[in-house]
Amino acid sequence: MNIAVILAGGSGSRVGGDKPKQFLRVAGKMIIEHTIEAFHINPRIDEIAIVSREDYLEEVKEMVSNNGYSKVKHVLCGGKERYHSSLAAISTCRNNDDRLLLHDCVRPLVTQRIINDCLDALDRYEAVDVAVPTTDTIIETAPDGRIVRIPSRNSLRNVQTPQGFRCGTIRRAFELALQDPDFMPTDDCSVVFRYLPDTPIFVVEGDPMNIKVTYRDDLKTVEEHILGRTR
Ligand SMILES: Nc1ccn([C@@H]2O[C@H](COP(=O)(O)OP(=O)(O)OP(=O)(O)O)[C@@H](O)[C@H]2O)c(=O)n1
Ligand SMILES: C[C@](O)(CO)[C@H](O)COP(=O)(O)O
Repeated sequence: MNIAVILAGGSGSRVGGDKPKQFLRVAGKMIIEHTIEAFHINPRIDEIAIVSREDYLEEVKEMVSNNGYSKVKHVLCGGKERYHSSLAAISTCRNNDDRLLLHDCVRPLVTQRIINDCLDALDRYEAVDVAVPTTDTIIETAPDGRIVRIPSRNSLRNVQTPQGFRCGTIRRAFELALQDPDFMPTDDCSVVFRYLPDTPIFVVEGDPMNIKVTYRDDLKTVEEHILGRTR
């Protein structure tokens, strides 16, 4: 079974506005609707789970019903940190062989090519990331602001989502991670990377347009891209 998980539990303080950014309207629909549709229209996706903020659960359920998103089988309550929201979805997975694609709700421009490449890679790997080559030079700084390292750009990648896993693998990685008092991941692949170091993680080529809506101007970029696609 191929299950897409839409992580929609954040607040998006940098975008501002009276609603979390995933509920803002762009090109006629809420960002969360564009994102769900990317997975809903893919014939290889069997089920979708949405992880929402508690105060938006009813709105999400109503939106799912109004749109007839029949693949959505779970609308779950997320947690304080992103990884709490990932865990809420992982804990509903019944079969260790199921494939989970964990995706940021605020990446509505994810492509069918990326989704399909992740599913294909999960035939061969237990964990799959999505990334694009870094175009800026990246520096590492010390607390006093001085540069301490300039890694070679050739091997650096910017990480996107979805990130795919066999359910048993990501569950085991989280079980180990939760025993670590310093555990504070910013994505799901880093949980496997750190706590199951013998598990290879394959990297699928991402897309520069698969942006994470972070700032207000990103809404314009998403709108122009969606309108350009439908013209
Ligand atoms: N506890 C959380 C935090 C985040 N997310 C999800 O992770 C992505 C990013 O969330 P958000 O915190 O809103 O994005 P940031 O850009 O990090 O927001 P901010 O501007 O507040 O830093 C979104 O798909 C969001 O719904 C989640 O499911 N549960
Ligand atoms: C998972 C992610 O999109 C990879 O780049 C990113 O780490 C999510 O960060 P956020 O601050 O939770 O949006």
